[in-house]
Amino acid sequence: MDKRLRLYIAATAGLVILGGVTAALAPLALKHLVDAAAGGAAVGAISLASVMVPGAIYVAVLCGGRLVGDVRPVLVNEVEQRLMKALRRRFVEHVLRLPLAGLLRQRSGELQHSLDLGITGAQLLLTHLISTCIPVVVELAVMTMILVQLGQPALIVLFGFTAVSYLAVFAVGSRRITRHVSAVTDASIAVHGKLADSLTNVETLRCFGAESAAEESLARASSRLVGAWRGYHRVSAGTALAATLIFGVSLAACITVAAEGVVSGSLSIGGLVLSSVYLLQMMRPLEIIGSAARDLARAYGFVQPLLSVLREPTEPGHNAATTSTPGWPRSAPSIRIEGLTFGYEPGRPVIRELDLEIPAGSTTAIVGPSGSGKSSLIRLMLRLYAPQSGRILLDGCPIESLGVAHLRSRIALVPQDTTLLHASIATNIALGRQDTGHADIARAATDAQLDQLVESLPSRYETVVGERGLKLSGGERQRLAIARALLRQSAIFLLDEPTSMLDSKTESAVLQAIRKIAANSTTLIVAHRLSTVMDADEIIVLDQGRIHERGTHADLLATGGLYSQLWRRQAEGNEASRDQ
Ligand SMILES: Nc1ncnc2c1ncn2[C@@H]1O[C@H](COP(=O)(O)OP(=O)(O)OP(=O)(O)O)[C@@H](O)[C@H]1O
Repeated sequence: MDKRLRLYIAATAGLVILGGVTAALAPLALKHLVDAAAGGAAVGAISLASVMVPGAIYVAVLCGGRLVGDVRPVLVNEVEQRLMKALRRRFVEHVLRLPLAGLLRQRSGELQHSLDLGITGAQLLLTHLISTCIPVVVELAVMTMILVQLGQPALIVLFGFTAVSYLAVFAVGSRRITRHVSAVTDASIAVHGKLADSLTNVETLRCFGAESAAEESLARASSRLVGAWRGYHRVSAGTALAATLIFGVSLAACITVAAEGVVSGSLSIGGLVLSSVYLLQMMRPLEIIGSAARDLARAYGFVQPLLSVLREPTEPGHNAATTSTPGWPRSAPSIRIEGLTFGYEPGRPVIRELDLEIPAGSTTAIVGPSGSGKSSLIRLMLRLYAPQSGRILLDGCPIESLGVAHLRSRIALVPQDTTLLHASIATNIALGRQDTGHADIARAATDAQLDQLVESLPSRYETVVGERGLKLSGGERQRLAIARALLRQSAIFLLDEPTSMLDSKTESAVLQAIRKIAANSTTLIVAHRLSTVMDADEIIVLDQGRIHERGTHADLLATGGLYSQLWRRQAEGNEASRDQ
């Protein structure tokens, strides 16, 4: 917590307590004013000054209270906004470091709504704590002290009874309300998740005529939300009715007790005024505490999804002790994979006891049928997932011993599916390298054959690519991803089908640029189009998570195994498409 925030909190707490004290002291000042005036019932029996002094004190206390009330929202807002800013930042920091396996189980709309609800809940909690609970507790404490001074035990008992039974009603109500709020929160998150899912996939839904299925699914989720809110409001109204009944009875009893005190002479006229004002004044704080309890129960329910996200453990390797290993790895490390076994789900291994040695500075291609585990191997290299057994070593050093941020900063990736940020082309190319100059960005774009496209756009490098980069074609997105990787000039290049969407002319130009820039790096390239990888130092053919065969292009063709079959099939396909 920064020093300024602590100062704001201290100043706010001071004002809050002062507000509670002045609210309780104002009726006492009024009592003294009334008693001073009533003491001179006969004309001329009292001086003007003896009435004006308590009058001035009454005015000062009232005005002081109002002043405090006027200034307080400014400080409260400052505290609230600063705390919300910190909470938002903490949430995003945490979510960006959560393990992918858990993240993929949730819709992004659900996560976003958890944050929105959590912020609303935290704001409600803070507002009630600062503006309601603390001032009211202070006010009630000062009132109790003054009532004790007044020497009216019956009134004190009655006030105590009213307070306890009122709070008991709200304690029971709050527990029931919390249950209903959980139902509202879950239903609301589901609605937002479905809504975000539909909006993200609007093109797919349209193309497959699935709009009405999406609408019905959303309508069902919305109906559950309507039902959940109905339950919440019914319980809320029931609690409020019970509280009103208690107040009605207590008010009548308090007025009777106070009137008896005046009749018996144990209470002055000022005391009568004080107790009747306190009766009304005490109802207000208790009422506020009551509605605050309702809101606090609601707020507690709202912050639960956010807290459960924050409680989820982040992926390992983010702690300071492992985040940096200066000078490592050298420009092109060797990669050794030892007995690697991995699966996304228990009992369904995707990579099985894989052993592989990739010499420093070499280019190794991974090919094989769809689903054979090629992309999964790339994800394990980036530590997006952890293997069930085995390990990956860079220059003999297990990647688990490095901080994930440090490891990833030494790797340039071209992923199979490129999604871009809703930002400019320049920002997307320089992702993770914010301090890169325009000349370097433009050079990377030229090497990735993206420069012609950029020059044709009115805003050039400042053109915003749309959400997930949907304003660009698949091939353009892929070239942008290649430019991004080329810019990083990393020790390791991981290329997952880097040219699958490019025509053969663009592909050969891009591959040439990659080869040039990756000359001082260790490169792992995954590809289906075998012509892309025929020049690799070694080609690994994966099948069902195991190495089926390995060797150079010529070796593998000579062996006549799976690779040569795949090569022949692709060559026949190419010939057939040329003939057409
Ligand atoms: N996040 C995930 N959760 C569960 N299973 C997954 C996940 N990602 C991939 N798989 C499964 O793991 C297996 C291997 O996937 P992987 O993406 O590594 O294959 P691949 O060889 O790269 O395939 P392709 O050539 O089609 O890209 C597949 O059966 C796939 O369905």
